[in-house]
Amino acid sequence: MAGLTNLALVLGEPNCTTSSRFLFRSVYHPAYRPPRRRTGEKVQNPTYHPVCFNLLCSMAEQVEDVSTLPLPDAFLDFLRRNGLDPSIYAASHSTPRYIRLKPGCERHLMEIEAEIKCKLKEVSWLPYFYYLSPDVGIARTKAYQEGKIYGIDAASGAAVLSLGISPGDHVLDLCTAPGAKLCMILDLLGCSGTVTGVDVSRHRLAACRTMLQKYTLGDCCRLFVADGTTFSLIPVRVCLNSKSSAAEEQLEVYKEWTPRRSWKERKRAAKTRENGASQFFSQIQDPELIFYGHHSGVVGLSKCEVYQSVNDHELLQLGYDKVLVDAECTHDGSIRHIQKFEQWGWTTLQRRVLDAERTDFLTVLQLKLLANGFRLLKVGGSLVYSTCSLTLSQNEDVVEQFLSQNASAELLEIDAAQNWPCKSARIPKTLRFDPMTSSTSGLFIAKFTKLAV
Ligand SMILES: C[S@@+](CC[C@H](N)C(=O)[O-])C[C@H]1O[C@@H](n2cnc3c(N)ncnc32)[C@H](O)[C@@H]1O
Repeated sequence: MAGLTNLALVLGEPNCTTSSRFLFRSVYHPAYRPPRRRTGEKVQNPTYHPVCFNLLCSMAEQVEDVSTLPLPDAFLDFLRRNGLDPSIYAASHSTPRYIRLKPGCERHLMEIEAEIKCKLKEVSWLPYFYYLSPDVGIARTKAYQEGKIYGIDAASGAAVLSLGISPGDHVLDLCTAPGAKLCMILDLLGCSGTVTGVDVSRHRLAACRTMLQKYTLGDCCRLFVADGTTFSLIPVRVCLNSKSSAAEEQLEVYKEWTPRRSWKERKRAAKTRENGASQFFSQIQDPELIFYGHHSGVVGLSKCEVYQSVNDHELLQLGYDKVLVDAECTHDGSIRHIQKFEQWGWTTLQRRVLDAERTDFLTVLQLKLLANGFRLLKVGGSLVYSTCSLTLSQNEDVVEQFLSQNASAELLEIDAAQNWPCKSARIPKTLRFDPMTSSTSGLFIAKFTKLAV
């Protein structure tokens, strides 16, 4: 508390109030945005003298070191019920931040270090990953803006590596936004294969699209706003033969993607959204294509070809090579996420994390996402199911239920995990990254393959 009071004094605020915490955090973490003001609440805009910056950073670090979160009883109960240790939520300073260097940018490392004024330490167990000191902001750096580095937790990187992506793979990322794992998948694929990103949230997927464009990573990617529990479109490789026929038959085909849609196209898209399905899309449910790269396979195809679906039997051959189901969850494994409820209000946590109806809804959703992701996987392909929850109900219980309902599903050992700082979970072959021992955000990972039965 002493650190916080001193900091408040530097800021000209004698009382150590919640608002002073917001003030220093907005300096300390450049990416931090203060919560929206409630009506009538007065928040003054602080002005900072640049010389204070370093002092503020080091003081803020001290404050973070000594801070403990006043976790509400309901959350403590939730943790107890799930056998989780509450002390992990008081230890934000011990969970480092990570960045991934875009492959091919190794030669720029010294330049990047000079720009962020900090030596980057490599993560020994994860290629292209570096620890980032908590007081180093990257959002405004040239390296970040040019897409040479991006922020992604090391455990998330491990989930992507678990997929075992090979050049030429057709990958489905069923809950893709905001897209950190999608970026890494695209990085690993290079310029071969395709990635189909799906998310039910339009605004989150739009942010994901912006990120792909900024990092120039979207060449092999297409993005659909769609419900991952019913999404049914196959990878574009199976449409390639019909490419020329579409052109020959002079059907309306997808041209190069342009962020500026014509008035006619925007009107048609809005109408499609309004009606659920336009005449043109009447044969499909409601996936909306909001981005496609030059080599995503979409350019030159007719809409019927992109939106063709096949039956479950055909999917066994024509499905995706790799599927990632990074399912929506309570996010309780993300310490930083839980800490944000200090500002958002613990009642919001009650509603979003602890509410029994919400958690029941989530476990049903997770099972449905996993089942549909698996349906879209071809025989011999691999699927990774991950959540950033540490609870049994959203992880092991979902996996057990899924296995009991899918005879062709088999759990796979994650070979790459031998040197990872994770633990075996309750079910053999499944893994848990735990903030206390892994120095990463919490993550559960299970890998499956599809057998020919
Ligand atoms: C844990 S986040 C995914 C994080 C992402 N994979 C990444 O690495 O940045 C879960 C995502 O699932 C999405 N989601 C929730 N329900 C969904 C559904 N029924 N179908 C598809 N996406 C869904 C949410 O909008 C959210 O963006």
